[in-house]
Amino acid sequence: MRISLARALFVQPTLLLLDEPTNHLDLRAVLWLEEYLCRWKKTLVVVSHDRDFLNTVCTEIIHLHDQKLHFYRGNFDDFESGYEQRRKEMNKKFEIYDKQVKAAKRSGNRVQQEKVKDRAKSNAAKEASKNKAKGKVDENEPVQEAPKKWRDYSVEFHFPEPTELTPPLLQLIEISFSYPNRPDFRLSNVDVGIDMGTRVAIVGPNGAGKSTLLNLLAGDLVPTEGEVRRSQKLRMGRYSQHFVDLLTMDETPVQYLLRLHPYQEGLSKQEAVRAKLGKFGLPSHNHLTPILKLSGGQKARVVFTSISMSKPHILLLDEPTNHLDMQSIDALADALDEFTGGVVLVSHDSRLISRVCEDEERSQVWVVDNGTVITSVTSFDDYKEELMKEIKAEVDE
Ligand SMILES: Nc1ncnc2c1ncn2[C@@H]1O[C@H](COP(=O)(O)OP(=O)(O)OP(=O)(O)O)[C@@H](O)[C@H]1O
Repeated sequence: MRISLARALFVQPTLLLLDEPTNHLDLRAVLWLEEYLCRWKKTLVVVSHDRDFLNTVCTEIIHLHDQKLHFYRGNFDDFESGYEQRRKEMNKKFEIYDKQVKAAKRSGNRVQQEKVKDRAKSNAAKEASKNKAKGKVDENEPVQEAPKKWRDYSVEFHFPEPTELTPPLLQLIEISFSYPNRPDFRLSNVDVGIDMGTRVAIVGPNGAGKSTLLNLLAGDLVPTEGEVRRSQKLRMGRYSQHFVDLLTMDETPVQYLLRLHPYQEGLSKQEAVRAKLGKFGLPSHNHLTPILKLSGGQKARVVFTSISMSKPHILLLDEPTNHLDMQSIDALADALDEFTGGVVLVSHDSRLISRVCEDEERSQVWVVDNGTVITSVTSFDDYKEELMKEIKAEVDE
């Protein structure tokens, strides 16, 4: 990702097109790119689900809704308030129109019914031309269309309340680790712990060892030195691209989840699983299609549903936002907020980290760098501020 970005920026194009540029960058690189693009004088068109990135870099937002493009001036926050206002207005218009149509239908008068429809279309046309004259940006607003109900997409993530366990849940005590075939990489003097309610953001440059640290916490890697203490009844929910790739591709999401979690309450196990998949945002027509045919984001939802069904005490999440849209990232942040177990998060999405580490009392930032893990950083905001100072100086040069 860094190489292709560097190539794109190096040629100084008049039009720069970026598709999800932050996905495989570390936080520092994302902040550097934001700073660089803020000073970019030429045109930039970017597709991204990173809210902070869009807020910092963009001056206009194009939203694809109901198979049409809608234009908004301003950054992402401006878009959100504009969108909300528009949604309310459209739904109000629809309610009035719907009432009139129903009343005309009840009267049985066909001419009256057509009149209501024609009047709605002509009002829409008038409004569109008025907006155009005022220079309002949404020039693609369909004309001559009767009001429609605003179709909103909603998704709700939820991780169940974990059973109580006596602390400590998980501790790495003075551990060291190196891969057998990689004498150039080593993590040493790592001394960290997680309990119920703990919120940890793991940050650090690409290749520093963040995923390695998560694998050590999960027990997939065994330290070469030091001690691991793990509560016997501890259940961990893990998310990473690796787990998405491990899904059994010829099974349907329902078959997959029922095989992993056969004990379901309710009359129909299948319906119970489908209800959960639906909440995690997987459309119902995808519940019974082979996983192979699902998109990356849809597969991610199957993994999240499975994590939730395993009732974990600790969530270990490695770059969970890469395949999620913005509503789902917000839904994930809400779910992590209400989750009473421990959360360990590796992410380059500063908004998600800020939300997870909102409560400074129970939050920690672990910086993986130079072969060790630094836990003395006071807060994510402080860490980000320090990074920003360095980056600004770099970009100034
Ligand atoms: N299975 C493995 N065998 C050998 N070396 C590995 C293995 N997995 C990772 N590494 C190496 O260990 C180092 C740390 O990798 P790791 O994936 O933990 O870093 P990271 O901080 O998560 O990186 P990124 O931000 O790019 O995801 C890298 O140099 C990587 O090449």
